[in-house]
Amino acid sequence: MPQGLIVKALSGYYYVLPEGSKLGQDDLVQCRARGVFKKRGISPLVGDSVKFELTENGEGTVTEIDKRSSEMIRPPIANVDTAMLVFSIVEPVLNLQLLDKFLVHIENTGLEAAICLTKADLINGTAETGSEADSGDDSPESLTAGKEDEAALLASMPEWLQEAIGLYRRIGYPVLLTSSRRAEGVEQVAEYLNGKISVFAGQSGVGKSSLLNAIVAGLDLQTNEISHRLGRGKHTTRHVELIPLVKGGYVADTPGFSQLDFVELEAEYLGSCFREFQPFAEKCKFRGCVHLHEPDCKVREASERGEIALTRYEHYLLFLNEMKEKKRRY
Ligand SMILES: Nc1nc2c(ncn2[C@@H]2O[C@H](COP(=O)(O)OP(=O)(O)OP(=O)(O)O)[C@@H](O)[C@H]2O)c(=O)[nH]1
Ligand SMILES: [Zn+2]
Repeated sequence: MPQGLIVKALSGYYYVLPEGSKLGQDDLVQCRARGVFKKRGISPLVGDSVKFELTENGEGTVTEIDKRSSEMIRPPIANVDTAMLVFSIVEPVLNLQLLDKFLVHIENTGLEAAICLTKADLINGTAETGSEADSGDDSPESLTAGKEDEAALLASMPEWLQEAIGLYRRIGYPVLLTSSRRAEGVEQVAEYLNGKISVFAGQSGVGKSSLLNAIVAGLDLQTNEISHRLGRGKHTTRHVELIPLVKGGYVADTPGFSQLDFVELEAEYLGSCFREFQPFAEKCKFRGCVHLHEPDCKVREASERGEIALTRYEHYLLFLNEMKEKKRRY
């Protein structure tokens, strides 16, 4: 029985890209789900790897859903591997507290996380700060910007930013530096996403749509100027769709988790969402230590020695407090 990937779900139809077939809408098989799924309360999701049967009218029926490695609720996508956290360096300025919050959320869901810092052109002095269109007017040369340029780009960044990048890389998160406007660093993003199913996440206005447009040839997602001019939000009438990337892999065309809170997370697990705390947390005197005022807390001690970055520890305390406040309110 043929195997495929659901790349789009719309009005009760599932659009399956048969295994081994090239991209392109023509190859999609429009399928209904087998009746029995409904009875069992299961519904196929975008991202599902499925078996399907072709029916006489050229359509198909999804007959089996392979075991999922992950399941996201908003947006509803199965088998997401990576969350690409998109943060602009400026406009809006990089917010490390929010970044840490996203990271906690992703660690908690068990996805892989990567950080993409956008709008690099606005910070190293040679930016075109005009408010006109996106990357459209870039010269073709700039599109070939490669790896050597990343070191130069990084060196041109202010110290606080270099420090932040160093911090997250040491913790173990890939950090990619881009300018969609100048088509810099976008190749590396595409390479990183190769072979994965990814979602982009990040605040409004950080440049997610611009970045997607830059890495997907022919894609033309609305970016902010346009949607504002039309006086409506961009994501109002959208369905979820996986966009195939030229180099391989798929990315959801809708942003993931922009609303974050910690309802499902217990305070005592918060620490485990800060990766670099782990080697210290194991040695805390008390089991279930929340690294606050407990005696002999190795995490707190490490932050005092600077082995855990102070910002990370402070954000941890802040989130811990938020969680307690929230609990009190419920
Ligand atoms: N200078 C500069 N501006 C950028 C860059 N990328 C995006 N922008 C601008 O930032 C604004 C927001 O970009 P979008 O791509 O719409 O941001 P978004 O994250 O998709 O926003 P939402 O859809 O609201 O979540 C637009 O005015 C873009 O032109 C960049 O690399 N450099
Ligand atoms: Zn502790």
